[in-house]
Amino acid sequence: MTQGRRSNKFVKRGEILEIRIKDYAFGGKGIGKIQNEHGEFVVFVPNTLPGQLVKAQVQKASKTFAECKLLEVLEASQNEVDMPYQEIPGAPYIKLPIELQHTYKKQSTLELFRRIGKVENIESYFDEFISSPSTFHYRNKMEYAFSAIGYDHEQKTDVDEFTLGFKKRGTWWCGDDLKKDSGLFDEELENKLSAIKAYCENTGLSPWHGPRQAGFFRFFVVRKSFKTNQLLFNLVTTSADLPKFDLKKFATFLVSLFGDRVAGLLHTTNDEVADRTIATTGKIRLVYGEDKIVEELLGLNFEISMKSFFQTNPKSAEKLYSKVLEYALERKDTIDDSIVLDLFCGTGTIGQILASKSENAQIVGVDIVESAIKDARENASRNNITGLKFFAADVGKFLRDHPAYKGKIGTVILDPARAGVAPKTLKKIIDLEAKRMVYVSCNPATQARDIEQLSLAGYVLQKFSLVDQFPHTSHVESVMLLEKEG
Ligand SMILES: C[S@@+](CC[C@H](N)C(=O)[O-])C[C@H]1O[C@@H](n2cnc3c(N)ncnc32)[C@H](O)[C@@H]1O
Repeated sequence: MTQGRRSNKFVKRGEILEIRIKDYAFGGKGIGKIQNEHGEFVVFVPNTLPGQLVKAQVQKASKTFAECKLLEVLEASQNEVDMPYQEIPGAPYIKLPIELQHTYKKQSTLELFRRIGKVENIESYFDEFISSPSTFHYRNKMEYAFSAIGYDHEQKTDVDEFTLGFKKRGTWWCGDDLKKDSGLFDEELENKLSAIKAYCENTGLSPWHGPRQAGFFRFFVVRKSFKTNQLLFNLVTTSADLPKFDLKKFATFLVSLFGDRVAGLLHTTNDEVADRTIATTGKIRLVYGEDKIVEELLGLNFEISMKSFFQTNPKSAEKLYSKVLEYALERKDTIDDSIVLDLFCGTGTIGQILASKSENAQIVGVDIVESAIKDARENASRNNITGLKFFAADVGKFLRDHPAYKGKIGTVILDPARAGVAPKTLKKIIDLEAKRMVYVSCNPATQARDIEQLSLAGYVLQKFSLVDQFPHTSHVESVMLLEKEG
């Protein structure tokens, strides 16, 4: 559609609307409605909730509905309560009581499975909604961005300033200082982030300027271990001014702030334009201490490096994994003395926990990230778990190259990334003819799509649970058990 041209009788692209949110759709999309003499028109505004009056800009408009970007919440919903935390775009629902968040998540996910997954009587398959053990301060990783453009909230305008925190909601170029605890990550770290910003600003070196694609400081990434309470830091900068910045001195400064909580400091060079903390061509090197931290899940120890995927809410991940184990171990005959595939295995957590609870299972883990597979192998040997094999490969290519697994698999565990399983890969997984599948998903929208294909291929949904891994966001994790008919 051409910018500004109307394709309907209600709104046009670029238009700024003030609209009351009436309902909640999957993925945190608030639903507003416009009525005029032509009828009713639906407007979706992400990260909003029923009762709020919001200012939003139309991004896409069709004949029947429009997708908008949230610019500002003008009036809170009557369900919102005050919180002692700094509001950040990453926690749009923090003021909503957690029970109501659960209700919205559950209802919208069930609706999605009904509509996209085409599962009738979806309620009858619902097992349980699992809450996060901690409602606040549950995250074990946070990425803070430096920016040379800030935002004056009173004047409502961009300003030139050194910021360290998160991008302002709805912009990619504007930063907002995190001045205190956001309620999501480590309280001490976030309350001291201003001191870290001041240290960096006092060097006279520049923060990243998005539109100009220039500057020295880019990101400050922190991983936390709940087991040891330690913090692992990664400072991401460009390379040109690096000789002017004393990394060792910065490490000493971090130790002066956090003492023996500091596990280590890494430095990453990223001269690429893309706003990423791990550059494809850049270097990551250890400046101080250790380059990994250890986390414990269900009694096993996992060493995690900066690059590897690791569940962001480890206490809730224990609950998620327990549910995976419960579903998988219900039919021990498809686990013990059998081959179990742990596809998209990351650092091999699920496979290792399953191996520790089964007899003689041969567990094969596959993940595309080599460093995750390296961590998986090291973790298995540290935990003295045998009978596991790990492969660094694309799942689709791995199954193509290992046709011998066909017809020999008792259970497949699937835990793909947000994009879900690629259609060709899903076909190869179906061709394995496994008796059972435990499908974990951090994006029920793609899982719903895959469920339709799996059910056409004879996999029948037995039950599913939802896990609130990310309180105060629209995200929800789902665990499904499917069994092959016949
Ligand atoms: C949600 S994580 C699952 C991690 C793991 N099950 C856990 O609980 O720690 C998804 C994983 O899929 C991997 N991945 C993404 N695309 C892939 C592909 N095409 N083939 C293999 N692994 C892939 C990612 O590297 C990531 O580790």
